[in-house]
Amino acid sequence: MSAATHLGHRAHSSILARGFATALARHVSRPMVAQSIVYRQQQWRWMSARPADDAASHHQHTRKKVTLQTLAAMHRRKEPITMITAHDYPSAMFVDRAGADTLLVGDSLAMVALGLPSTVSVTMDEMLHHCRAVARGAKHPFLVADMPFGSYEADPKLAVANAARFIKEANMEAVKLEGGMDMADTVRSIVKAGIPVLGHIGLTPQRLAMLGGFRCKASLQARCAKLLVDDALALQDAGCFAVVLEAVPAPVATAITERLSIPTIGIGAGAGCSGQVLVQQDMLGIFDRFVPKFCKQYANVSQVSLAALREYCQEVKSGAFPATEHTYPMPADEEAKFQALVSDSATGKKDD
Ligand SMILES: Nc1nc(=O)c2c([nH]1)NC[C@@H]1CN(c3ccc(C(=O)N[C@@H](CCC(=O)O)C(=O)O)cc3)CN21
Ligand SMILES: CC(C)C(=O)C(=O)O
Repeated sequence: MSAATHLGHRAHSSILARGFATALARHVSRPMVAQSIVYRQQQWRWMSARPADDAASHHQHTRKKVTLQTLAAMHRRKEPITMITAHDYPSAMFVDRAGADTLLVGDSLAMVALGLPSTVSVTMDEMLHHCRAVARGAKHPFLVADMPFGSYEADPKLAVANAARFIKEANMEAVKLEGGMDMADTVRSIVKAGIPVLGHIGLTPQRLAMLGGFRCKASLQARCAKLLVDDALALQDAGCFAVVLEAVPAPVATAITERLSIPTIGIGAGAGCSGQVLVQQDMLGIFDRFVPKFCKQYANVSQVSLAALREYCQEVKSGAFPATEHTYPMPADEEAKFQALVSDSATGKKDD
């Protein structure tokens, strides 16, 4: 724990004196490492913000931005590529600080962040809104945005226009879209426009109505599995920089990975892929509607959040919160003057 953490609440009055706006401006413009030094020297802290732990912030400061070239190099070295989803500023910050190579603003946000029954109804504008927040929170991972259902299928021109919006309006670096051979021409057009594309085959949740459930047909029939190999090759040929394989049997995913010169990113596709992706709310135990078979829960954040929120409610009811340290002190003489002022003009109450 750093020295600044111990300063606690004594610092409140100086924070007020220095001004909220100044503190905030410094907070956003200074690198994390420099901030910790400032905290130590001046022995105060801004609001309730605590400095990030020094080792982690130093790593963040020296870490290089991940690019397409970085990913290609990792693939050549056979270093597994990590991808985690995020949909807002804090979840993006976590992905960045965890050191993930790539970040996906998946349309699964329709379900995990918006409470919709599936991914099909999320719109371009909603995706852009989330992407903008994510881009503010993640500076190092390579940023990929999911093209929502209906934003790219009708024709390649529409697809290019919508893909460009993610780059121009939301600071994303690449787009993902669902489909194989059927989408190859569309992929080609987007790549030709200078926008990297991540393919997505296997379980394609946007086609829920056709699939009749969250299930990949390749897991049931050899013929469907063979078609996936052709899809992956078509996507590679069209210029995808990588392909997501979702809910694909491991031997099929391995066979695809071996045949491609671009990386495969698996989700429920086994250890034979070049990288892995999971939905953050699933792995943290935040999403409560279902846990996909392929998801490993690395934490139970729901439990921690719920316990804290319940404790707060109990403490407000009991009067334990807020305590003196959560209030703003006033100089004693000013408070006395204030009391005199309000008692002089104590005519506010009406006589009924
Ligand atoms: N929270 C969340 N996580 C995801 O991984 C995710 C989404 N949402 N939304 C979009 C798609 C849908 N996904 C899903 C959803 C459910 C299963 C699942 O539980 N499948 C069952 C079989 C279901 C069936 O037979 O109909 C399984 O056992 O794998 C898998 C992937 C993956 N994506
Ligand atoms: C599950 C991943 C690959 C995804 O497409 C999403 O998060 O929407």
